[in-house]
Amino acid sequence: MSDVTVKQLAEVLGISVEKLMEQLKSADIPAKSETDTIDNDSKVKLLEFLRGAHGKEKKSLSPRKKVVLKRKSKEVLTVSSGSGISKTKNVNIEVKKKKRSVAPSQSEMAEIEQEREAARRALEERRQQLEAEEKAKEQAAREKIEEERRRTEAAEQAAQAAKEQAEAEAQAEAETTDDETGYEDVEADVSEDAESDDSAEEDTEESEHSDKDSAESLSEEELEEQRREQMVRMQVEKAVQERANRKRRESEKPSRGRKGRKHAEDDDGDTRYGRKQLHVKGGKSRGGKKVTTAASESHGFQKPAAPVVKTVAIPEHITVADLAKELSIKASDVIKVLMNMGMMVTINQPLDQDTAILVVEELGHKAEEAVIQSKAEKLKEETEKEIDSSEAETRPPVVTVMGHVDHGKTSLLDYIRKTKVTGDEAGGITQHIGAYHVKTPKGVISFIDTPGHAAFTAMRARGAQVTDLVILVVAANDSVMPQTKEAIDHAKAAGVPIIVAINKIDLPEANVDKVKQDLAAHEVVPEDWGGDTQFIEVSAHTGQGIEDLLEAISLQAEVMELTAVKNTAATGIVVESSLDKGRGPVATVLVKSGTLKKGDMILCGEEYGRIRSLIDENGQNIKSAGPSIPAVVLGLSGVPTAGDEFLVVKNKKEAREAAQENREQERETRLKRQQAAKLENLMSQMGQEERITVNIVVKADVQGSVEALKDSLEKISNEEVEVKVISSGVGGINNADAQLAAASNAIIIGFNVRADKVARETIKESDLDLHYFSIIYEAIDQVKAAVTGVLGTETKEEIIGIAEVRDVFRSSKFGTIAGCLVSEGVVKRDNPIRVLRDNVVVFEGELESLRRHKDDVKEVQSGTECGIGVKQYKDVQVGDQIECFERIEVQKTLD
Ligand SMILES: Nc1nc2c(ncn2[C@@H]2O[C@H](COP(=O)(O)OP(=O)(O)OP(=O)(O)O)[C@@H](O)[C@H]2O)c(=O)[nH]1
Repeated sequence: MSDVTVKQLAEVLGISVEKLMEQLKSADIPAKSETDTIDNDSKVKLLEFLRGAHGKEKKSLSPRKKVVLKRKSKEVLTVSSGSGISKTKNVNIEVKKKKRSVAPSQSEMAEIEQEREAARRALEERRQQLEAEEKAKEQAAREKIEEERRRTEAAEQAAQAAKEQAEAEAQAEAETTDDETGYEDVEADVSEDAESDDSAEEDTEESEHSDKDSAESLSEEELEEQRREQMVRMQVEKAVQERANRKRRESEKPSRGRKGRKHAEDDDGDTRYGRKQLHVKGGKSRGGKKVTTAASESHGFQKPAAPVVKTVAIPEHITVADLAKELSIKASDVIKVLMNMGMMVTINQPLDQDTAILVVEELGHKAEEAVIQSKAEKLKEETEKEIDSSEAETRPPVVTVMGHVDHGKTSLLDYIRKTKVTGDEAGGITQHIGAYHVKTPKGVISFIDTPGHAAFTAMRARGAQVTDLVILVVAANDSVMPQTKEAIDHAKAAGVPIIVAINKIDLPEANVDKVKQDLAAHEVVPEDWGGDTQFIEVSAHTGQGIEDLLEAISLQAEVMELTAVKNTAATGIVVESSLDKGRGPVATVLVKSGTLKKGDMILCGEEYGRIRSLIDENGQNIKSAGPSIPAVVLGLSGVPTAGDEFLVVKNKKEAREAAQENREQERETRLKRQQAAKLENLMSQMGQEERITVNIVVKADVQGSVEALKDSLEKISNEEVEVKVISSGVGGINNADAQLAAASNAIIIGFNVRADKVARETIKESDLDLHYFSIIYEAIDQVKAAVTGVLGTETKEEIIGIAEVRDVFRSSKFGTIAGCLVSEGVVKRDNPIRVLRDNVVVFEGELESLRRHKDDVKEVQSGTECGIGVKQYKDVQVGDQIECFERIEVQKTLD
């Protein structure tokens, strides 16, 4: 630092020149004017002076900081005053005690720190010492246990050896007269070889002695015998030694192992025979035994290293108890898992396969679906075995016509078949699947007629399964509609190719390009656009393009190379079924392979029977139906279910038994499903009371309608309501149906069927809800309406007006008043309001006042200014919005 003037220094220090001059003077530093220079020494001097003045120097010099604790005590002293009335005077004396606590100096602190460090070290050493002692103790304990184990083992060996030796001796005694000496000699020799302690050596000496004494008296034969025995003993001894070594290696502590073994050998000798190696004699026979013992010992103490994972085969239904048994656990454990999964179950409750599999997996085991082959499956397998695929011939394609309602499916089929079907249909809608085959110039084509309404979704899906290709009918004036999309989905899901028939091209408003565009958007791309789908323009009215369509079908069929074996027992699928008053059960079947003949015995799901009549689609009796040909079958034991597979079987007995088994299985499954459903109901009512279940009993004229209604009705279900078809079937409504409906509070739906007299009485008595329908969608609409009624009402809020806060006034009389302009709707005095700031609700409450000018008003309309006082809210600000709303009760709907 260089010399500075007084003025510069004053500036640096931030004090006045005068003050600095004073300080310089006090510090004895000569400076007369502000231009005088101050050198470095003077600056240091000034600094020291200033420190001294502020007491800093003193503080830093002070060696110790003293903390003084004072305690006062007071005393009264009586003294003589020497004047006045009273000669004595009381004087208060306050005694203050002082306690000094001296903070340690730095050196003391260092000492303390050292002591602490030493103490820490000592503690650490002690801890380590203790640890080492602990370890040593543990080691010793382990060694002791090991020692014990060896000793026991050795004792066992010795005992065993002694036993065998005793037996051998007894035997030997019987055979020879002078054998004992010989044994002792041999043993003594062996002992010499073996590692042993003093006592063993003593034994050896004794043995050697006796050996010498007796050697001369032994004959050569006896000596030979002894040598042989000795050899045997040595071999056995070697085996024992090896075993011990192996054990020692296994125990991973070689030194201790050896020591322990020695000890054990000491004990070995300590038998009632006083011999060291009594086990030698029985060595030969014991070699195997010993190994067995060792093996059993080592296995006896092994714990499973990992949890045992079981693989359980799960049937379609299994009770909680049975599942627990399969898993070898308590039923309560299974119940616990189910509870965690949100299911309350009882021990005897059947679980469906999926649930049971979940439980098994949750418990860490593996589950697989049980494959139990039914009689029907076995029969099918036998039939398939007989089919010689080398005899396969080309078969006609099976075509399903799909499309949106009224796009012209029936008209198209009608045109192709040259018959009129459209006119006979109730409500103009096709209501059940029919199958027909037509002979075209391009060959035979079989058509399955699927209805156009969404209610038939289930049947359509099934149709796509038996079908080889789908004709998607799209009206050129209507283009792609919801059911068109559904049809595309079904065809794609079944992996069936589509041929698009753009229908109604005779209409002036026909727009073929739009249809193509719309379908392309759903990944059905025309060939001329680079896609793989044939698009044929047709008119079911004029017949235009129909030939092209048939050609396209044949072409597609050719590409697909459809074949089947003709000369074999027939198999196929039930397309439709019903109960005919005169003819009994009627089933429309489609032959998949083989030839179905009149007089064949067929098994058809739960039904069976000999074919009494085989009729074609024109009502003509036929003798047989080959692959891809539909036919109506009469003679079955009951009405089969549409979608059931049929197959020709050899005899009635087989068919009856298989059908019976199918029926039992179905009944069992149904019962279990019902039971599960009931319990589910109970649960849903207990847990979530809001969900309402609407039970329905469905009866219809044909199986297809039953399926379609069931499927569509159950689809009405949503989060709040569950529509459950508890029973369904073909035929009139009988008393059993009515009683079931009464017991489960169900609605009865009759589709083209009526209730009989007894059922009507029960329905009347129980005041049941019965509806008759002949058009599917009407049934669905009515159920929807009924369900909506069940739902009840809900409260909804509706904003009726909004007022913008333009100004805020505060008056002592009215409190905070917001000057507003009603910008939307109407603000009503008695309705609830919310205050919004930047579209966020900041307050919800009600109005205290609503005024126009000076008048209280009931409501203020949009575009009008008003003053609003909000009850219990004073923080209203300019720019806020006051939203006025009302709560209204509305009927809940399903959508
Ligand atoms: N102009 C014209 N009308 C047609 C054509 N094809 C069908 N229609 C008419 O369209 C209406 C519906 O025809 P349907 O054959 O019943 O239609 P769908 O698709 O079978 O209908 P659903 O059976 O109700 O599903 C009828 O009035 C037919 O006359 C056509 O090519 N041109």
